[in-house]
Amino acid sequence: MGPAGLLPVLHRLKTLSFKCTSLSAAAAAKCSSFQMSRADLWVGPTCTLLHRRNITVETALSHHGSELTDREKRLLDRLYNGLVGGQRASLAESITLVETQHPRKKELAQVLLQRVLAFRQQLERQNGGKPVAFRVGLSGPPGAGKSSFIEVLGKMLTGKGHRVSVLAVDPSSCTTGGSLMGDKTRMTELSRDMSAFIRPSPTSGTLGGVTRTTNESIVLCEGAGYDVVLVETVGVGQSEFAVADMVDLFVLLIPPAGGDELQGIKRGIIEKADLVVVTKSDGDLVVPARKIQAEYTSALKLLRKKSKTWKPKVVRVSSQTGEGVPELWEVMLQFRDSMLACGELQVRRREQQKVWLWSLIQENALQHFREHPAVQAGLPEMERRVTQGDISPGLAADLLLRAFRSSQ
Ligand SMILES: Nc1nc2c(ncn2[C@@H]2O[C@H](COP(=O)(O)OP(=O)(O)OP(=O)(O)O)[C@@H](O)[C@H]2O)c(=O)[nH]1
Repeated sequence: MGPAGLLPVLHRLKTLSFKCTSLSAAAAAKCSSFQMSRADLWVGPTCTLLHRRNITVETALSHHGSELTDREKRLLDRLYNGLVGGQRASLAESITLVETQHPRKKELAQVLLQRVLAFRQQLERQNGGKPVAFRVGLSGPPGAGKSSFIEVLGKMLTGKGHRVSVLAVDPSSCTTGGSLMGDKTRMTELSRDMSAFIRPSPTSGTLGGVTRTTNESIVLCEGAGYDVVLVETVGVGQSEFAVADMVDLFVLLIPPAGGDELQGIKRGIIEKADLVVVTKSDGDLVVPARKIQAEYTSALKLLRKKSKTWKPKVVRVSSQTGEGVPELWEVMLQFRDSMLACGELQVRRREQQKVWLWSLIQENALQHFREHPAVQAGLPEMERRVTQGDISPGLAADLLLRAFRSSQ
């Protein structure tokens, strides 16, 4: 097998194929001869072209499938059956498979994911087309009280009969190999709860890699029957923007402290927030918490609106006393219901899929370019001449791209 992921298959197929869950009527009519044996594996909207080339998701996956050894088939069947049966151990093992850097296992992960996606679509159809899970992103600076809050919210939700999964995106694990979030014991009670599943961030890889894994883990959690998926990140680097782009509701947690501690909170991320939660609103901290709540309420009025339907709210909670947590969940449900009713939530999910697709293309295409022999041969010389000021970066880029294209 060639380079990582689905790329080898896509190269063999000479084009990209992608899954289209919601074909327009026109596109569907155009593709009428294109229906596959499994209705849930439609491909469009460039389906005419793809059809001519006999390129479908099914072809791609059966290509993997035909190469599966008996052992691999047994592994995938065991994981799939365990996962859709709601077994935590199978979910954990499936996530390990999508986290792997091993090229062959990456392909197996894609086969598994495609099966789980088809299963999830089936569940969504049974659910009247509505999403089977509510995806909530939670971000905030270190020490904001995220894990304490998730513990309390998670316990309350499992008490109400929900199944809750918690996934972490930890940017520190990408750069230092250490972890801001993972080194201490977090959410001890929730981790013992049989209706909860907690997964720390992968301990290696780029943010792009961790994001991909988290996106794929969300699919697996939903397939395993978790109806609330919480994605947590610490407000460092770009990870909070990545999380905001993978959830239905994005929550920013702010501690009741002023000055320097809040300096790190980026304006851009406040714009992304659907809800701002001021934490630790208890004891002596109630007064500063109210002050922060008022400040953020005014600040949010000045910011660009993210949604036509929803006005971001600022609420106060205490994980220590539990005050405000049930009310906050009610606000979260109001958000979900109003966004679903007007269709914005579905649009947001579709847009997120596109953002995800393009970030994967970008990452893979750039890697392919960098690893290309013609580029590797010419790059040192081009870099040298650009840094010496002999040629412009624009011309050097053109030359390298030309070398890349001509040897394709
Ligand atoms: N008074 C009060 N303290 C709290 C509350 N929630 C959390 N804390 C304290 O705040 C500190 C940080 O809480 P965590 O929940 O670990 O915060 P975090 O955002 O997960 O922190 P990182 O794991 O570093 O990202 C701990 O000492 C908690 O005991 C609260 O509701 N009230």
